[in-house]
Amino acid sequence: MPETCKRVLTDDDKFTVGWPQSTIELIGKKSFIAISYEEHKRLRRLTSSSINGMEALSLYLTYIEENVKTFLEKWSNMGQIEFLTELRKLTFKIIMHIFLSSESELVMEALEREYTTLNHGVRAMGINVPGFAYHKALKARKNLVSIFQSIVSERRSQRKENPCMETRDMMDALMDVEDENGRKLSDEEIIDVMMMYLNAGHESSGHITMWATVLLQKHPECLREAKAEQEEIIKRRPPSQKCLTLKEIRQMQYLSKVIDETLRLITFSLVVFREAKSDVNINGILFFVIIFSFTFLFKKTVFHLDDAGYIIPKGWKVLVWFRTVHLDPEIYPNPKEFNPSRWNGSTHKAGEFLPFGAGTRLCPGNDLAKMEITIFLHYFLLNYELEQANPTCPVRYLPHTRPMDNCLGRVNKLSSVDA
Ligand code: HEM
Repeated sequence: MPETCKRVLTDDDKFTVGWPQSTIELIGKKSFIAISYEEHKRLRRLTSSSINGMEALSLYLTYIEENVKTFLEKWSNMGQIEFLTELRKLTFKIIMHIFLSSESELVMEALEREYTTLNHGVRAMGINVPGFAYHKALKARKNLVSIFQSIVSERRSQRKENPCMETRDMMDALMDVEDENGRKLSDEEIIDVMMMYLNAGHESSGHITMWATVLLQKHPECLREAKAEQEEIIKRRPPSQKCLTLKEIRQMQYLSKVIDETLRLITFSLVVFREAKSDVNINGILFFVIIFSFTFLFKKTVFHLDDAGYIIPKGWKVLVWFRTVHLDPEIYPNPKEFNPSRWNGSTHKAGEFLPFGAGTRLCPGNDLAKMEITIFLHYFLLNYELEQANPTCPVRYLPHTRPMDNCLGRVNKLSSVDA
C-alpha cells in the first residue's frame, strides 16, 4: 500500500467496468456491466429516471410503507425467524413491485426462486459443470429469461390492443422510453436491465436494513435518540394524517446519520471492478488496489512502480476495495466504532464516502435504498424490538458482511400504537 495515497479512481482515469465474463453470462450481455461506455450512458439515462428523484420515489412510498407494516406484524407473530432472510424477501417484493406491479403472486414466487439460484452463481467460481452453483445459475437464468419474455410479450400485446394504457410500473416505462433517435429498447435489453436491477436492487438494502437495526439495538443511547426523533415526527403530525410523507423523511436527520454510519461501517459492496482502457499512471490511489492480469484469474499479481507512482497497463483489471477507505483512521477516527454522531456537520472530501460507488456508475438506486431503509426503521423503532438468538454470532465477510446465522431471532411488538 503506497504511502503517497492521494486520490480516488474515477471514470476520468480512463477506466471502464471490467466484470468477469462468467458474471456477464449470468446478468446479461445487454446489462450495464457488459456494454460499451456509450451504450451504458444511453441505457442508464433511459432506465434510471424511474427510480431517481423525489417525484419518482413518492410513487413507491405508500407501497413500501404498507409492506413494511405488514411484514413487521407478520414477523412478530412468527416466533424465531432469520431476520436477514425475511428482510431480503421484503426488499425483493419491493423491487419486483417497482418493475412488475401487476404480476400475480405465483409469478413473483417463481421469479424469486429462480433469482435466488442465479444469485448464488454470481458469487461462485465460473465452473459450468452439473452440480456446481454456476451451472445451476445458468439454468436459472434461462428460466428467468423465459418468464420475463412471456411477461414482456404479454405486455406488448396488451399495449397494442389498448394504446392509451397508462404506465403502471417500470416494465411499462421501459417499453415507453426512446432515445433522441426514436430508438426503443429491445426485449433483450429490457430483460437484461431487469435482471441487472433485480441483482443490484434488493440484497443490498436488505443487508443494510438488518445491520442498522442490529447496530441500533447494540447501542442503546443511539437507539434512544433515533426513537425519540421518530416519536417527535409522529407528535408533530396532524391527527388526520396516518402515513409518512417525503417531507417527514427529509426531517429525519439523526436516522439519516445512522444509515450513513451503517453504510460506512458495513460497506455492503466491498469492491467494484474496473478495467484500464489505456495505460494509466496513478500517483498513489486512496484505495487498496489489487491489480492483476485477468486472462486467467489471478495469473499475475504484479505492480509496476516508477518514480511517478503506479502504472496500470491497458486492459488490466482493477479491484477498488471500498472497505479500506471507510475504515481509514485518518478519515474516520476510531473507524470500527458505530458512531452516527461522527456525521454531525461533517464535510467529507470526494472519495471518502463511497457506499454507492462513484463516477458515471454511481448506484442509481441510492435514494430509493435510503428511503426503503428509513421507512423500515421508522416503523421498527416506534413499535418493535429485535431479540437476537445469538447476539455474539460470528460474522462472515464475503461476499457480504452478515452474521452466520442470518440474524436468527424474534421481532417483538412493543406496543399496540398504530404508527
Ligand atoms: C444499500 C443499498 C445499496 C448499496 C449499498 C448499493 C451499492 C452499489 C454500488 C457500490 C454500486 C457500484 C457503483 C460503481 O461501480 O461505482 C452499485 C451499482 C448499482 N446499483 Fe446499487 N446499491 C444499493 C441499492 C440499490 C437499489 C435499491 C437499486 C435499484 C433499485 C440499485 C441499483 C444499482 C444498479 C442498476 C447499479 C449499476 C449502475 C451502473 O453500472 O451504472 N442499487 N450499487
